[in-house]
Amino acid sequence: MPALKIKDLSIGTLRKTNFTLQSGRITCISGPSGSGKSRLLRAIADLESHTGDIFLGNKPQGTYPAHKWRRQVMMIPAQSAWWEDTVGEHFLTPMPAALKALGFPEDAARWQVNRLSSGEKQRLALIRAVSYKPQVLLLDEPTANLDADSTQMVELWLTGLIKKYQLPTIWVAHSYMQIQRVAHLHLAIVDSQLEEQEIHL
Ligand SMILES: Nc1ncnc2c1ncn2[C@@H]1O[C@H](COP(=O)(O)OP(=O)(O)OP(=O)(O)O)[C@@H](O)[C@H]1O
Repeated sequence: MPALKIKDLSIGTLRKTNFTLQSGRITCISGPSGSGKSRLLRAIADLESHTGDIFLGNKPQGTYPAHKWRRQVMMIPAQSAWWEDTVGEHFLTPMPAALKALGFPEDAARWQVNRLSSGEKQRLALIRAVSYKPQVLLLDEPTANLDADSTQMVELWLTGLIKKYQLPTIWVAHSYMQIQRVAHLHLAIVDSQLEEQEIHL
């Protein structure tokens, strides 16, 4: 997959920032609550207006219709929205292997959405996003609602997928242990700027 380049991007309080998401590499972003991590992801996904330029390969964000950009540069928020009655109706293609990998029984695609726990919703939202075959993943605290076992399943599944399809990825994380497990690059928001941090101290 092509790299995603971010050039002079400003959004909210976050000052002009430049970085590149390389194919198959996970960039973890950390920072205090309210420092602008989610807004940065929303800007990259073209869900909020911003200044600066974003390129997928050599193509600028502005040359894509917003809905096409969002399908390729896919943001998965920590709290997901669901609109159909059953889980499977939200998937572009059936995802039996992914359901199994994330600990769901075979019939989970037929489950009613209104029965889902917050942890189930979070895992199923990841599967839904991947069913659209995105080129870039923007993961906003993908294990925020999960216990240790589910966190491990999600980390294994996501890291395998990112490597297999060479997806450039942002992974917002609060846990330093998780950053050590998954990150190739760690950027922290410090005083309204992104600063590169050591991953293994
Ligand atoms: N559309 C908006 N217009 C103005 N301010 C906003 C908007 N959306 C969010 N904010 C504010 O911008 C700041 C950053 O919000 P953001 O959700 O990006 O934080 P965050 O770093 O992801 O925090 P957390 O770790 O708590 O999720 C917050 O103070 C928030 O209230």
